[in-house]
Amino acid sequence: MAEYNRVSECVGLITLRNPPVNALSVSQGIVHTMQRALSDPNVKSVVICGQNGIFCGGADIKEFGSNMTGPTLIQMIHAIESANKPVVAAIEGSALGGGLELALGCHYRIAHSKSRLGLPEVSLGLLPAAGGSQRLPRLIGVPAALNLITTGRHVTAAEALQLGIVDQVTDHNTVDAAVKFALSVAGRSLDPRRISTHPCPQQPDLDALFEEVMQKVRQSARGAIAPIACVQAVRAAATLPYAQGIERERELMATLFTSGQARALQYCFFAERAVGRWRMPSGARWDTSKPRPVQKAAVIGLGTMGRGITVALAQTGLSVIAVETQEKQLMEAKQAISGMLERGAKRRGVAPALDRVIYSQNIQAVADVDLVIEAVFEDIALKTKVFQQLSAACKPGTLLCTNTSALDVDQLASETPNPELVVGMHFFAPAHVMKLLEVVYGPRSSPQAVATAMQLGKKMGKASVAVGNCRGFVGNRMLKPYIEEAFFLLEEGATPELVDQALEEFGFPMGVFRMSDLSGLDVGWRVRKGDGLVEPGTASGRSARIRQGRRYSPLGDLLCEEGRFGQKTGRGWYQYDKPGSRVARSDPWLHSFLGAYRAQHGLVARRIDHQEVLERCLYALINEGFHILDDGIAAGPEDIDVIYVSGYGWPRHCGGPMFYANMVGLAKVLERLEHYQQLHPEVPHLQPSSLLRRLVASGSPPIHKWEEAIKKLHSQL
Ligand SMILES: CCC/C=C/C(=O)SCCNC(=O)CCNC(=O)[C@H](O)C(C)(C)COP(=O)([O-])OP(=O)([O-])OC[C@H]1O[C@@H](n2cnc3c(N)ncnc32)[C@H](O)[C@@H]1OP(=O)([O-])[O-]
Repeated sequence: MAEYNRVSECVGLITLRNPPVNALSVSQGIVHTMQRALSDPNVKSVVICGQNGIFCGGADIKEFGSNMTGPTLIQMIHAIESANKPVVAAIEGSALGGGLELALGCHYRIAHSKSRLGLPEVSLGLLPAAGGSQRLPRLIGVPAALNLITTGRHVTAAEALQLGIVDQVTDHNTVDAAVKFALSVAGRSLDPRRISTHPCPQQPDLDALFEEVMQKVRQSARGAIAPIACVQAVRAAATLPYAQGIERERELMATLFTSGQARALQYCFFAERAVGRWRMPSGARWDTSKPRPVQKAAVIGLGTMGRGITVALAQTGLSVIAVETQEKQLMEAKQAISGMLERGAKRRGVAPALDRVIYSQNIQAVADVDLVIEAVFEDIALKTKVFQQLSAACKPGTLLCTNTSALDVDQLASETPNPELVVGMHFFAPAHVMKLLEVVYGPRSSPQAVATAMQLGKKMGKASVAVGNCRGFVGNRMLKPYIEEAFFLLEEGATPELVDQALEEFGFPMGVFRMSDLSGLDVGWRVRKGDGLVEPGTASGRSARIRQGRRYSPLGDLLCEEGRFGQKTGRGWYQYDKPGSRVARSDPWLHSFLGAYRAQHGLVARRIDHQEVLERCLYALINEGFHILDDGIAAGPEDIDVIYVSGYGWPRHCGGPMFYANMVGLAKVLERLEHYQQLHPEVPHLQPSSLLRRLVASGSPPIHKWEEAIKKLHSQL
């Protein structure tokens, strides 16, 4: 897995070979090739590079389940650092995790200008435990090392040079530059180049710095343990001799390595890649469906969503026709989009893509685009009309996408002469920022249409997940029982504060009620009205809380009737200093309103604890996830988990709802659902899904075996 050659007569060239990213495997022959280079009297210096334009993507994450690779890596890196001939890392593509740690063990580092470097172990629930947490602070100082190690962010070669991580950046052939460099440093003293022998650069008031960073990390970690261990490891580098620091690094790593959080985060890493290998129930798949090229796109409707989508498309490098029929709104949108493009470009240090967007009031302007994303108001009649106009205006073969969060994609498709060209692209607001994209296919969507939308989503940097068409698709469909349970808990005695606190401690950035205040209570109210669920008035008693044959809580409707729409009106489940303000404060009015409501409906408040909040909200959501898998709306649990982690704030270190269910134990989830269902028989979403029952009956297979088990269970039906 490592190849050895002699080049320029006296340079030993070690090439890492382990496609696709030259991950460091325990069996790797680096030590062996290094020994060859060191024992060859003709070799004066050594260069380490990676094949296929990538230095090294780090330790092999796939091996983590079976082997602890840490000590082997540490020994290997130590052997490199203590070599008596200069070793130069030639960094192309990526040097990440163990890859960068390996480079830090080298005496010099030469990087290509397009390469990226980082210690992303924290995002896998780990820390840089091949000496990285001890060498990086010694090389670049404690504050910069803390930033890189606790965030896991990748830096460009230019930033790496500025920080002092690399010695030289080249625009040319990196291996050639490294060989030249290696020849120039042959024979020089290596002592000053052995990072582990340096003390950390002096830092005034170290205690205060660590306290401040720890506080910040605890706040943003939302319960994740790895960022905290990362701070502790860097503290060891700053305060202990190297040998003791390494020992501390090892101890901290040992606690992380086998943790559930590390397993969850590593699962997320692979799940995010797995969703790109989409497949449809028809048998169509990612590897047999060729996407169409998309160079020019159009966005119809320039409200909040349309503006964000336009920005995201332009930033991806596409030409965009942005259509809004009302002149005033078009002008406002143009100003807003230009502003977003300018701010985004400033952040990324590039020129704004203003001239990629052409604005028009006329839908005919879409005549020569390859793909249209319709983002008009959520009204089926309006969307149908727009789709009919688009079908007439576009050139043959143009893909028609609808950005809807709730409407029926199949119905829209059936209104066009070419339903195979129609898919849903469910973006999340703000669309140029949020990572998630649900690509919704109907029974008539062609595999090529799905492939094209998925490829465009990937280009836009979105976590794109292909899902079947149903009410709410995957994300919102699962959110419904979660929100309903939160409402029921209020009726039974909880407060918004209690429910939100439990969910935020679990790791959501916001609980149900703070989230509802942010997005606006009127949104759900409109949907419930559309569903015929809202009955104005003050009916009381149990029957007033049963609608369409199931338990219903009118609490949200009652707040809307009071004009309490959330942050935008300054009142909702909480109160705010003024409309638009973001700081939620407990509202005594709301508490007495809840008291009066319970009295009116004959409900007696009881004490509700965090565990019940979590079980009822989360297990109801997970249960819906099992229904979705059973219905074939999502191809596998990874699809659901990626949707929840990238779009709904599910804490990544808990892996997503389905992974979480697997961790908790399917039998336990089933038992708790049965328990709550018995207490609340009028709540259908607490009725355990038959798939969950069948999985438990078949011995609760681990999550990576669910798909196989589901197929088997379906074939037995
Ligand atoms: C113990 C001591 C301490 C050390 C700890 C570590 O080093 S922890 C590690 C710290 N390192 C990291 O966290 C870096 C993680 N990796 C990355 O960030 C990116 O993969 C990349 C930037 C290297 C390349 O991006 P890109 O968009 O060009 O490509 P892509 O992302 O699509 O990946 C292509 C394929 O390679 C696979 N694969 C990738 N890396 C690993 C790996 N380390 N292992 C195994 N497999 C890996 C990936 O699954 C995918 O497989 P698939 O789906 O085709 O079967």
